[in-house]
Amino acid sequence: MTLPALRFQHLVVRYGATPVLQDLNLTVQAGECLALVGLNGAGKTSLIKCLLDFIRPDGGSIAILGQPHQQPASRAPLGYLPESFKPPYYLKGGEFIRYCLRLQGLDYDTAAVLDMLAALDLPATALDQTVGQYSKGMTQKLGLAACLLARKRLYVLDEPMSGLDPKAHALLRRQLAALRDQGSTLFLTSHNLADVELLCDRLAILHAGQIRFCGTPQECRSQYGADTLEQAFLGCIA
Ligand SMILES: Nc1ncnc2c1ncn2[C@@H]1O[C@H](COP(=O)(O)OP(=O)(O)OP(=O)(O)O)[C@@H](O)[C@H]1O
Repeated sequence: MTLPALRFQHLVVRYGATPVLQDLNLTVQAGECLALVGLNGAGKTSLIKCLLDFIRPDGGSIAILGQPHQQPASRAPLGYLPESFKPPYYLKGGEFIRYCLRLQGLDYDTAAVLDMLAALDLPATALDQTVGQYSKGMTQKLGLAACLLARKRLYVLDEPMSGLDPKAHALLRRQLAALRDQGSTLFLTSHNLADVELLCDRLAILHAGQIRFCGTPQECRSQYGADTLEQAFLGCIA
């Protein structure tokens, strides 16, 4: 039997006395693309920070491909793009990608890097430009390029479309679909339900500290008697 890529069981997270996640359960199957959806402040980034061991949960457990998430080795197959990606401003784009690849024990393959930049519509000249001079969207594309070049089994992407123009947005969706088709698992957060509909096998709706719904977009519409995913989402959190 294939191990789930991620399993959150009875997860509890509090900031001080304020509960954010309360007995949350969620399984991400290997090879699927699952979007975590929820209102601002629902706790999506907090859940991802727990997964990466940036914050300690107050209860429950997380397994990455069957391994407890607190073991650093469990995170080796995982590529991560944070919600607010801020590379060191003084590095050039190429230096940053080289640095990220070296951290993963990978060589800098010029052809693969140029292909990835083209796939995300980031000009090759950005490799020689200091990151501090990048626009917001260029910075996001650099983070995505460095993350996706690591060729991981599992990607955790916190609002990957953030700041992208419509062309880059469409290109990234295509890139993520290709990764999924090649067998990678994608766990992403998104506020864009059109992306969820086009890209994701399933969505999980996080509300009031728990997963209120988890299933396919079609199941979501049908469960809430809605014509659109947006209506279904609103029905779910009502
Ligand atoms: N370090 C912190 N200390 C105290 N409260 C925090 C901290 N980080 C997040 N929170 C609170 O936890 C809740 C969940 O925040 P989180 O960033 O996880 O939400 P989110 O679903 O990712 O939101 P968004 O869609 O706006 O990015 C919010 O109420 C937020 O104010």
